[in-house]
Amino acid sequence: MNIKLVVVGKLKERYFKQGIAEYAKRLSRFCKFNIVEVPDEKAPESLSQSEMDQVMAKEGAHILDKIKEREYVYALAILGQERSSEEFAKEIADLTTYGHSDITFVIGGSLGLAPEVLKRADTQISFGRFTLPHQLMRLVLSEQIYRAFMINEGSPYHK
Ligand SMILES: C[S@@+](CC[C@H](N)C(=O)[O-])C[C@H]1O[C@@H](n2cnc3c(N)ncnc32)[C@H](O)[C@@H]1O
Repeated sequence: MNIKLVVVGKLKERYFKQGIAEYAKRLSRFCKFNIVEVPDEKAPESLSQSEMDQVMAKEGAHILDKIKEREYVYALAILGQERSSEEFAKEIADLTTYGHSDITFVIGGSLGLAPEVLKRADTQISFGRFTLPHQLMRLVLSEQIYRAFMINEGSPYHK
């Protein structure tokens, strides 16, 4: 199985890099785990709504360039659907059973994801109503993907 994260912006902090590298290493037992970064557009605080829409649209176009038709896409969105870790693990197992071997997760930039990206997504997933910084979201998502594989394996990692 191929799991890809398409994310806006670069990882800057060393502690995030180390955390994600750890989960990427653990995940290598279960899947090909790949992170694709697309550039973030400059978004000063003074932008008008239409300028913000343009920033999101540009980032969205870069994101969509990285997604192939066969990929099953999760958009990470605060207003998406919440799941438990167990429900998420079952979803991943079901996707595999039904022949989806390419699963992609998309994390937006500071302004969020463009409507075009949300439209392309097969589903929207929320980690609750808190707004998490995109770098931290990447780490939390990596851990939850790892947790899903551990749940599906029946490992005591998930209690
Ligand atoms: C700093 S947040 C963007 C905040 C923006 N105001 C919004 O509403 O999307 C950056 C990205 O992290 C992801 N994200 C942050 N918190 C999230 C949450 N609680 N659930 C799902 N995704 C989240 C989303 O992909 C979001 O586009």
